[in-house]
Amino acid sequence: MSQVAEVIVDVPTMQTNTPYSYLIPAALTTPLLPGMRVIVPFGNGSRKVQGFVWQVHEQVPTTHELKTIDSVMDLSPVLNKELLAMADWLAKTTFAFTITVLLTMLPNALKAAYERWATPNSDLDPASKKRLFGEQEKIELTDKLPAAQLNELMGLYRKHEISVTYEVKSKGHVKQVTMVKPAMSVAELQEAKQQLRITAVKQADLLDYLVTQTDLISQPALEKTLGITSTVIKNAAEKGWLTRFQAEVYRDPLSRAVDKTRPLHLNEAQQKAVSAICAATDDHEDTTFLLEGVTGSGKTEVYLQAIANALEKGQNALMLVPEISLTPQIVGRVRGRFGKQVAVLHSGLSAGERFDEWRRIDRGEARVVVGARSAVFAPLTNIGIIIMDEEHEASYKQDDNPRYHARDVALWRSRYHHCPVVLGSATPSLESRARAQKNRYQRLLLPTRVNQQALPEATIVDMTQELQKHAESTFSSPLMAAVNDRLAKGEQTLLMLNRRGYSSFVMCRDCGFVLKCPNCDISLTLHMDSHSMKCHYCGHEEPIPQICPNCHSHHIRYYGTGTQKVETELKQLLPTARILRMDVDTTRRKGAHERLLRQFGNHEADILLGTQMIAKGLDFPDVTLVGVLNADTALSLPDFRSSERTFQLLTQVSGRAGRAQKPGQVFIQTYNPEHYAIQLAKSQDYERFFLTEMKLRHQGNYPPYYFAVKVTASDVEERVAAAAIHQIAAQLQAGMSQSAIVLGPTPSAIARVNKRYYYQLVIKYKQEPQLSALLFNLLNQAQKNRKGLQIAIDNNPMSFM
Ligand SMILES: Nc1ncnc2c1ncn2[C@@H]1O[C@H](COP(=O)(O)OP(=O)(O)OP(=O)(O)O)[C@@H](O)[C@H]1O
Ligand SMILES: [Zn+2]
Ligand SMILES: [Zn+2]
Repeated sequence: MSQVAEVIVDVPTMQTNTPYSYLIPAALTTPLLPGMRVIVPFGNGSRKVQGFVWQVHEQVPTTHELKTIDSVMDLSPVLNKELLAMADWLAKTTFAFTITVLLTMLPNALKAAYERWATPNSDLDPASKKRLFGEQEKIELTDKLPAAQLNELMGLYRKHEISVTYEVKSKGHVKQVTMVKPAMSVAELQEAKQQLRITAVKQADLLDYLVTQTDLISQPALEKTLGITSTVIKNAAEKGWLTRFQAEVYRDPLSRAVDKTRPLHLNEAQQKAVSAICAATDDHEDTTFLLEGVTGSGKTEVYLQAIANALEKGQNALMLVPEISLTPQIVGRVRGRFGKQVAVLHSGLSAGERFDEWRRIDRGEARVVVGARSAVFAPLTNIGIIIMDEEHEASYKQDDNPRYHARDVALWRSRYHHCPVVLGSATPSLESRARAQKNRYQRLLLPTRVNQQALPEATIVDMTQELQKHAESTFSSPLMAAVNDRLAKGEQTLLMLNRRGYSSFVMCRDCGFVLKCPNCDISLTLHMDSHSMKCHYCGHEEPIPQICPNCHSHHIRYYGTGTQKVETELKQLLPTARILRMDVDTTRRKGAHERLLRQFGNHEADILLGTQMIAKGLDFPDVTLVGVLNADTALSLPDFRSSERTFQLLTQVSGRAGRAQKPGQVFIQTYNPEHYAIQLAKSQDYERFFLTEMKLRHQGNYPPYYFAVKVTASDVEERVAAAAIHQIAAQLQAGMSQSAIVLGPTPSAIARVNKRYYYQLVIKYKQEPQLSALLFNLLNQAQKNRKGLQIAIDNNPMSFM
């Protein structure tokens, strides 16, 4: 009896969590294993798609005929047993399709590239054939072909005069290089040298080199070392002196060398934390630790020593950091300690670099993985410790399918590997802190700074009063006085402009017209560098208007304060100060972020002006002043987490000041000086914030007291989206208990994005055993019913907006 493979196929419009059955070709020489990629025929006709083998079993009699697997793309599985089990769990808990989860776990290089090729049929007239195909047997159908040619080909396809076939290719390319090694014995090589003409200097050099060669060397490196051309090496190969062969090399994303560091002598609190974590690693306990340490308390050193312990015990380590490209300092520290054993995974890598780092992990060559959100899927085996730095960061949650939180995946892996997880933060998320309260997590405290200094002293500046004193300025007088003081002392300043929920836009002073995106319900943002107006949601771009499109007035004004505008103002106020600006515009190019931080670290600037990206992780000893230009832009967002976000951001950025010998100072400019999030950030009182906020969450029936699910329906037609969400609301309500609370349905905060209308509802509940099945039902229905309508389900959403 033949074998059958259950395959999860990659067909975007036909998603289901049920695998399809395929016969395994008898001619297959290596066994087919779960986790291998295959190419299978799908649907009618010649369509080929990529799929992942989910299970293999003996054929059972069926009524319908099974198709056969076309070909196998891998010699060994790209997804191991753990990752397959994880995919199954993740699909169920995030209401995603298994294929979406599998594709999220793998580097892009392992995803399929689909190609369409046209071949002439026998009844295609020779003239057309010659014109369209020339001497070629087939041509690839891409959007690069001229539209007229493409149209003609599609017409012929409909008349069956040409055929179209699909090919599936793996995108990943292994980088190869030519290596050189001696092919003769020392005596033979020396003999060859004797035979040389006296003028053949280069050849003599090469023979000398080959006689003493110990390590393998690549041909380009050899040419460079000896200053010879490739012809010399080619001739040498022909004479049989050396052989050349292809070897695989890794693209190294970390071009800069990092200084080696040694473990620091720990203080008492650090020592206690490290001991507890190491004991859990050694005893194979899946304990979750919440490492709560004030800013500058030396959490990183705790992580590094816990990782070192795992490595000593022969185990591997996974360390997650938020948006790694934003925290090059952290990566440098891990590499400084563990060198080449470290692999780095983040979105700033090219596809090739990412693929190579992934393979180094897969082959067990890298034993420490540092990476952003998706690194939680690294194919690391035998994990002895998992660390999640800045565990409260929103970027750990993916806001697209599958809508997973890296923390949940980390906890799942900890149970799988029987190893501890360390969640570290100066401002833990309310969820994690609440779990520690209930002893589900074990709390570890680093209550003081390593330098024995107090946390920086913070001053709240009431901007409503400042406005009355002097005309519109981004900078209050106390903050300016402090900046001037630092300039005089040669110390450094960080200035943060909070951009969340905020943008610079264009408004007509005569009629109040605001330029909006034609595709989305949101105003366009002014970008001075490209001299254009851009939509941050769909990418729409248009010129800056000179006259009002509505009333033709010339009184167009720019509102809001972008970093560029602040920089200009700052330069006018402080003509001698050296200012670096860090925002999306100045960090777009690869490595730009790192370069700016290096310049600042080298004292090439006095002031670093930036967006939220300067709030986290930076550790510069000479920064003694932090200024927050606008503390409250996030407070005005209608969301249950807005206070938490504001408190976290202010505490984090304040913590950048006074981290070494000199004391730090912080100024927080705000229009809400009495707000508890701002007051408690001033005193850096996390405990009081936690208790205050928990009380409010309790009163409002919000997480962590309630679970929440957000359901969104979107369609190009507004009434379709609205009707769908109302129907969903009715359907869910019928299946849930009385105690569940439904917010909405309402239009989403941004009701139209990219020409689609969004409607949503949020369910808050304590216990609803039926809910999961109800939601999956919705998803499957939506899949079947309408092409345009999309349903998105966000379990434990980061915001209700
Ligand atoms: N035991 C120690 N002895 C001396 N210096 C230390 C020790 N532990 C940490 N440090 C130093 O103290 C500084 C602050 O540590 P680190 O950056 O790890 O703090 P953190 O808790 O991660 O802070 P944040 O949350 O603000 O990023 C670093 O420069 C680090 O090298
Ligand atoms: Zn106008
Ligand atoms: Zn738009």
